[in-house]
Amino acid sequence: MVRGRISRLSVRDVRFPTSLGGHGADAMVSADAMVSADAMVSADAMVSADAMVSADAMHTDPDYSAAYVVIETDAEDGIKGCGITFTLGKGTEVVVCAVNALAHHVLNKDLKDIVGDFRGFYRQLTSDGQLRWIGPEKGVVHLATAAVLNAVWDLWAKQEGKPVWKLLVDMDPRMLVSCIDFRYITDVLTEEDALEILQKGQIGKKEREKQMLAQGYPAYTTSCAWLGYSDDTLKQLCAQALKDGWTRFKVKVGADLQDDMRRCQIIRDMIGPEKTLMMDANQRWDVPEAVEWMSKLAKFKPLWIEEPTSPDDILGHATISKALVPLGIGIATGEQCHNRVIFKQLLQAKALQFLQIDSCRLGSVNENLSVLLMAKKFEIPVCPHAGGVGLCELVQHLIIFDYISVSASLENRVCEYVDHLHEHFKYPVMIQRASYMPPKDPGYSTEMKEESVKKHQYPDGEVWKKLLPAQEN
Ligand SMILES: C[C@H](O)[C@@H](O)[C@@H](O)[C@H](O)C(=O)O
Ligand SMILES: [Mg+2]
Repeated sequence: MVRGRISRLSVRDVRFPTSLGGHGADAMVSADAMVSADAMVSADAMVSADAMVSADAMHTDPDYSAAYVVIETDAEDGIKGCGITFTLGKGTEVVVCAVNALAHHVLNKDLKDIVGDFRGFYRQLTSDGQLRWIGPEKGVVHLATAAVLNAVWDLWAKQEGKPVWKLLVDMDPRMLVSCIDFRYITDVLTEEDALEILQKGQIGKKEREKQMLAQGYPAYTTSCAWLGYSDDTLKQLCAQALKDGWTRFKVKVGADLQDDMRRCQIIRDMIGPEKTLMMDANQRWDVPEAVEWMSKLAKFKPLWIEEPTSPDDILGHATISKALVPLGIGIATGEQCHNRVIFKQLLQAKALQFLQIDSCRLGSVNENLSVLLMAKKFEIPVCPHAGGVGLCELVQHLIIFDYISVSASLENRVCEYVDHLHEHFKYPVMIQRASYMPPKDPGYSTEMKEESVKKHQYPDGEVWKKLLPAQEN
């Protein structure tokens, strides 16, 4: 039973100095240096010899960060809801401001009333008469919406004593549909369509849940082949990943064609012709350039090219897709897709073959539900974006639900995994045999260890106090 009135909302700016080791850069990440932020602070030589950051990289120096929201209620159970949205360091303070600007919509509300009319509540947050001008449903204000709503879902699931995926799986289809705002998407998905999909999804649900609990959801790794790795590091990481049972690998491309050719050859030689290779260009190319470049990389048989161009260029993606699908290469995109409307158009325009939802860019579970259902209608596989800080923790819930209750298929489906910063979460992801094992703890796996939050709070946490004076010099 849901209970309590939201009595407090706090939001903190939590940053991990991942840029010190090049972690997460589209240019370079050293897995040798995949040490905790604490270790990085004390290690002077933390940037490995092969840590070269290309000037061409899109995200050269990410400090994986989060606006971390905690909501409390006046109920006696003391249960708190935790929510995050993901950022790259600078600008987290802007998201924090936006969360504070939204807070009045949440404070003093009964949780029962929020979840009893979740569509209405979503609409209220996303359609604030003044704040929507700095969106609507995109950019900073939408990231803030995600953080707040992620906290509400965590609170709800904790009160129900279930992980979010299980809360969703057990929820009546009508209730699920009542969480979704269908505004702007009824030309492709009506409430009736959604209900029909979810009702069909009830068939065989029990078996699929059992299967997930036993085998987990298949994952791929992005940790081996960031740009800027020396060939030796690439080989070493690849060998280790193969030993650990990984069968799907993503490589960053796009800075230098000759370099890409060499690295793709190495990785293909290492993994063999059967294992899956994906490529990620992080928005680097213009449309004709994307086609030309990928035609040259086609011989390495990538399953997809991710973010070949601007994430806003729907028709550009369609053009690239038309040129590359005959070569056996699909287009994947979504980590910077603003909202369900853009996803709708990407689907309508046949601009993508793999849809990458993101748990912190879209408006939480509510908006992701609508995208999962649209993808099902178009029969496009969903392969979530994860990594960063906390993205794996959250998105596993959505994709496990998708398999059990919506898609009922694992064909061509795989969820991203990146191996860092999990140690800062109270309920970190569990990977077994290269698969996400369904979380068992109640909630959305969003809760961070208080000690980690305190240490990494920006700019006053211990980690940043040590780093900032050094950086100013
Ligand atoms: C800046 C980030 O680390 C990105 O490079 C990352 O999200 C990447 O696009 C991915 O697909 O994992
Ligand atoms: Mg990517």
